[in-house]
Amino acid sequence: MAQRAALLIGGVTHAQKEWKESSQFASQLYEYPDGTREDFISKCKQGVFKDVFALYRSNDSNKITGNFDAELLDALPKSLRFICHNGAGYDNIDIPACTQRGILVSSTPIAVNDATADVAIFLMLGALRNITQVFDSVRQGKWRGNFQLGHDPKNKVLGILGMGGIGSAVAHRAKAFGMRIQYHNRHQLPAEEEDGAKYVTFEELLKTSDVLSLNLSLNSSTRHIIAKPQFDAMKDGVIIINTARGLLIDEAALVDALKSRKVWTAGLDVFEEEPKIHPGLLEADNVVLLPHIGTGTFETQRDMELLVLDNLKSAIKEEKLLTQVPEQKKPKAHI
Ligand SMILES: NC(=O)c1ccc[n+]([C@@H]2O[C@H](COP(=O)([O-])OP(=O)(O)OC[C@H]3O[C@@H](n4cnc5c(N)ncnc54)[C@H](O)[C@@H]3O)[C@@H](O)[C@H]2O)c1
Repeated sequence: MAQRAALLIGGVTHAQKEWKESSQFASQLYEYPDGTREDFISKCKQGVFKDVFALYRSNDSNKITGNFDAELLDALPKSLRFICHNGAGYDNIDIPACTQRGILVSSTPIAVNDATADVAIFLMLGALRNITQVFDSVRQGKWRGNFQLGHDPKNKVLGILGMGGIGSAVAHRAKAFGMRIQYHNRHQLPAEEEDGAKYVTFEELLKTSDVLSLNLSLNSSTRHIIAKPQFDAMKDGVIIINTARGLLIDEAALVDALKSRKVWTAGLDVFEEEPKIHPGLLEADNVVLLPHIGTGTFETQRDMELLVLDNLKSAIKEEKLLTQVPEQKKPKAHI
């Protein structure tokens, strides 16, 4: 068999042992723990990562290499066939350019579902109670401060935009709170996967949801899918939850909608220009903010690392990926 080396960009924290064990099937293990995009590209061009067949990268390691765009893909060793990415979102990888170069890409769906859905529910409950005001006042020694009554989730209509892995996990949890679930997806799910949720058009979802949770992926057609015209179409006093990607929402329009109380409150884990947050959001007391910690638990981080390493193993041993990104697979009716 030809030499098949593996390259780790950035680090592995919870599955170090399993990464080292990859030497049982990889001809060599390279590591590029830190550095700059220029240095990485230059090392690639010098042939430092000879025979690399599959590599491990992550959303975290993006700060080392920058986006996996056409420029970077051109510099990667010609032997590279697989990119095993740690992250459910992979908008920092140019998938069409990978496909054109014959490079297959995997991500980490499923492993992220529970932890991210938990954060969506945490944000939703926080937003329903407008919790930021009282969090601030109690710490400032003002007890309840300017406390105002919140809302129960029970009997509210939760609209889910993007009913994939995380969206379905949010729906499952929200049902336990007595919420009525409706969703919009590119295609309606088979009845057994809907679990009682109602499929509606995008316009209907905007018009009739009490709480709107964004759970769709970011791409050129979903960028700013929620902007001023969409806010205008929503119910007065709607609640917005975003654990997917910041660029799905026009943040300036959200700030205006929060100010006018068109949007009563919002709960956000993701932002347009992370780690920068729009000053209007930092000033608003009717928004719950988290610094993109959706998958931030020991258990989920380890599960994600193990899934990437399983993909790496399958790539090197069988030349196929376990969780290849859907854009590179034959279209499935419901994704
Ligand atoms: N906050 C975090 O830490 C965190 C963690 C994991 C994932 N994410 C983000 O959450 C997103 C969803 O993750 P997932 O694992 O559930 O992905 P998924 O691929 O399982 O689901 C995405 C769903 O969005 C739907 N969709 C795509 N375009 C749409 C459109 N224009 N209109 C309606 N629906 C559309 C797809 O059909 C799919 O059902 C990821 O893309 C990622 O960016 C964030």
